[in-house]
Amino acid sequence: MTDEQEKTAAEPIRVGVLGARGRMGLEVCKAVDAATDMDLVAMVDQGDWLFNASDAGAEVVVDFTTPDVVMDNLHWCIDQGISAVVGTTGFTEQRLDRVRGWLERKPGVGVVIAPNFGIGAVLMMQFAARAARHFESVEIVEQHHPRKLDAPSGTATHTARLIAQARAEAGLGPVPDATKDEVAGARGADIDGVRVHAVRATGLVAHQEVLFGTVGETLTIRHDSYDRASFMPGVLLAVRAVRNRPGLTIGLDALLD
Ligand SMILES: NC(=O)C1=CN([C@@H]2O[C@H](COP(=O)(O)OP(=O)(O)OC[C@H]3O[C@@H](n4cnc5c(N)ncnc54)[C@H](O)[C@@H]3O)[C@@H](O)[C@H]2O)C=CC1
Ligand SMILES: O=C(O)C1=N[C@H](C(=O)O)C[C@H](O)C1
Repeated sequence: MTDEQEKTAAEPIRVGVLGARGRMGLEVCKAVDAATDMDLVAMVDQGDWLFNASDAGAEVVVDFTTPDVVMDNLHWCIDQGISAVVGTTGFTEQRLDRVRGWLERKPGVGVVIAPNFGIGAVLMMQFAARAARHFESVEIVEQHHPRKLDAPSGTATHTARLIAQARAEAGLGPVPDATKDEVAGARGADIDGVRVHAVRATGLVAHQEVLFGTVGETLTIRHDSYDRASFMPGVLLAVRAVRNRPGLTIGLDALLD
């Protein structure tokens, strides 16, 4: 066992939470606090000083903030040599490339960015990617609480990209659709050729259906998060893994294998 491995085995991981007063942040603070192998050393929200996290000796920062601040937070963490677990949405390919660039200059730092930390949601995306090449039609319906700031969800966008990639690899053409949009938006957003519909309603938390169709049959793959506690096993898994995964990891898939 190396010195670093011994340290990892013996000492609790010092964790800071950004967005600590938000819906997810509060849940993460609770989960980290309850984990015997972690110490919650900093809770940072809007208006607080990011240096609270480094001053407190955070080794891993968990970010559940907003798409407009997450890049600055992440750049700061990487500069400070702090590994990060990020659930905040809004990561385009361009943003991911910028993160890779920052990480090149800090080779020891790990970052895990996951569009969804729910284990069931990760499996739903994997099943959807697997089914994609067998069906000529596919649409995604995501459903969330009405205080969600972005649409479509990060999960739906990621799922659409996975499906589009699987369809391209299988040589499938465009999804058949003769409909002319009489009202803008009636057919949802188009993400890499996959239609995505976003529903917002009080009472919902986070839900997604992927509907596949081919001649004579349909297949619906559905996932429901009824409580934000559903994301915590995935968040804690990433916190435990991130320091041993230098560079950028996207999604939880590699951590679950
Ligand atoms: N990957 C996943 O599994 C999940 C991702 N999310 C995503 O996480 C993000 C947060 O979601 P919620 O907790 O529902 O939102 P929220 O609005 O309840 O929480 C965001 C928090 O970030 C704080 N904040 C804003 N700017 C900040 C800054 N510069 N530094 C520190 N804190 C700052 C806000 O004051 C607020 O307390 C969203 O992008 C959402 O889509 C949400 C659930 C699961
Ligand atoms: O804002 C949310 O609530 C959620 N955001 C993530 C997303 O946009 O996919 C994950 C989950 O759907 C909950």
